[in-house]
Amino acid sequence: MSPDATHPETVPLLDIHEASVQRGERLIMDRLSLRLAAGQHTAILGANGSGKSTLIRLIARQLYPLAREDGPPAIRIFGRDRWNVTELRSLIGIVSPAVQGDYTNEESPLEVFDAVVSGFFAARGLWVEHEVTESMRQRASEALDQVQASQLIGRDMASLSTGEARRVLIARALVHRPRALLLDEPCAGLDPASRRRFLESLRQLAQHGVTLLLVTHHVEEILPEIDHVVVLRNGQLLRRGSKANVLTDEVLTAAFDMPMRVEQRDGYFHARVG
Ligand SMILES: Nc1ncnc2c1ncn2[C@@H]1O[C@H](COP(=O)(O)OP(=O)(O)OP(=O)(O)O)[C@@H](O)[C@H]1O
Repeated sequence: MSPDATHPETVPLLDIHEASVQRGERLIMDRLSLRLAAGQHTAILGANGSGKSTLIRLIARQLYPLAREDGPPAIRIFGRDRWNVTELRSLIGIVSPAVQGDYTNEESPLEVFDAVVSGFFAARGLWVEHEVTESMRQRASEALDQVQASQLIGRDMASLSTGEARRVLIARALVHRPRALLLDEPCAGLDPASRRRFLESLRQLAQHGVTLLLVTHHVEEILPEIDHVVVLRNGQLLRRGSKANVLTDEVLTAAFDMPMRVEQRDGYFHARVG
């Protein structure tokens, strides 16, 4: 099926229909169905091993669902079930700790601005065959500004703190003006103050037209702008809906297999064991 070119906003960002994933003998995703509307900021929450990375890898085309003979395609992104990965990456930017490790490798130095502008070529850094235009430079500068990381230009990626490197990689994803950003554990490795500052800069993006898909096991990281929450458990959908309906003691207790208490303060939710 092809996307509706005249009304792209009516085509779901993601439409998963009974997708199952098997690794070895195990079914690690079991007939998961999930639809995310275009423009719908969403948090994907779940305990360790609940299937969050499996879902990200399905979206990123790093993993494929089990084939089946009939019914609609198991996974459609912006209405299409076939994608060239480079094209898909320009529409959904993905930033994860795994990607970050690749860009901050000390053995292979990479300057911050080059890391961002090379996003246009889906490459790690610039090579002689890459023709960087003035508009690409301009866009890379704007993207660094958007995440308050312009002051890092000139630094080697390996010299940056975890939070700084993450901002640069978000800028790299933003050069394409993606419709969505998929952020996998975006606050991993950040101290509480850096975490709050980082979340505030994500709020700016969410308020300026970038749809956020935030994957986390921390309820505290769900931004006030995100009102749609999907909870996974054992490779299945446990619950989805508005924050008020999903972030409850009952749902989180089931999600984490432990009594949980949820509170709301300053637009954020907080969960504790108890
Ligand atoms: N290659 C594999 N072979 C066997 N089992 C796997 C494989 N990859 C993932 N799994 C299993 O699938 C389940 C879901 O894993 P997944 O990595 O998607 O969870 P997660 O929610 O991302 O967890 P975490 O929060 O710890 O990163 C886990 O039980 C995991 O052990």
